[in-house]
Amino acid sequence: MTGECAGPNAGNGKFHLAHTEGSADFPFPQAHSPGRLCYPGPEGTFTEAALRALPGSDAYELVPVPSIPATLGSVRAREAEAAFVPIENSVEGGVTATLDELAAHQPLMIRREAMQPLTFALLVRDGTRLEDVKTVTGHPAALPQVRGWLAARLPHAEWESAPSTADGARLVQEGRCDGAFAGEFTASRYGLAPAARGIHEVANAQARFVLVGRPAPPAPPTGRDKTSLVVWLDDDRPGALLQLLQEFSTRGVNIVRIESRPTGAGLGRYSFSVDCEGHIAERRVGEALMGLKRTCPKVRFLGSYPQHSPDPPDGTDAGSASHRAFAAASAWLGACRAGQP
Ligand SMILES: O=C(O)C(=O)Cc1ccccc1
Repeated sequence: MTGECAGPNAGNGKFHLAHTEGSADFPFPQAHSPGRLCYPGPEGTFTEAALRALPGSDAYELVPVPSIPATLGSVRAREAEAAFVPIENSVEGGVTATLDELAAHQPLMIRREAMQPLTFALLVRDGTRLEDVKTVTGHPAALPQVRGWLAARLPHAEWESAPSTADGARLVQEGRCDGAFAGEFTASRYGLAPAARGIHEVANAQARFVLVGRPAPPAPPTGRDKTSLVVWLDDDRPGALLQLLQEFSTRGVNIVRIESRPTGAGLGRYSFSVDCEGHIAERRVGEALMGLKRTCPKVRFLGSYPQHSPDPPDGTDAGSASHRAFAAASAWLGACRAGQP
């Protein structure tokens, strides 16, 4: 199956909807044996937990790398088949290091997304009582989830940010901090024990992660897909953002995330990181992308991949309803063209 592709990664303008070599779960051509999936470390983070939960990841060597840019860089350098990185969380929004790295340098493509619940435990050294905890640490993304609990239970504790939840646990292990907010699963890896569990301000808070590889044909549409893009606007043209939105809305394509990021070219210069429902192989998504390509100075296609969300009961989701409406309108147009209005 082939289709038209308007994105800059389209090569000759055609893409083939077939799996490349490798397993159906991870269609990455493997330069290493076993294949390598890298992630921002250290071990014991939410990121590692989400990666281990991803079906098929157990066939790969999972390699912790010091930072998000270095993780994505190792895929560009062919040191790993793919990278698994956080891209947003429902409490704090986008992970800017990931958004900016995907927008810059050589193109990469998202192959899959995954979610991980963000519920925290307070991890302490064995024998530490809650009233002994004077200093606490964690990844900055933990703070909005634990702030209320801290105010109620440890109002005088001092907070110190750590690069990751696992780095926080290590600070506690080394005796440099009394308590770390991390996943409960982190405790055993650092010889710690949970002094409190299930800490969260917002129920159902989640982090979203993406599996990213070098450019390759997207997996075939599943009927519940997502497409990610970065779009640069002509900042001096009034209505440029409205036009971007209209490329989607007039075709009934639902935007599920849009975030502006500074381009670095000066104040007021932004790119937009966009996720929409649908697959580039679908006509209306392809047409929306073509519309953007015609009217915007630069568009980067970041991939079409299956949506993580569990299937809703048949026919109840807005995505498939608008898909059916577009298909019906398209059939009607065909009939008009055939002289059978
Ligand atoms: O620090 C961690 O455990 C990470 O994996 C980074 C992170 C933290 C919070 C949400 C998503 C990712």
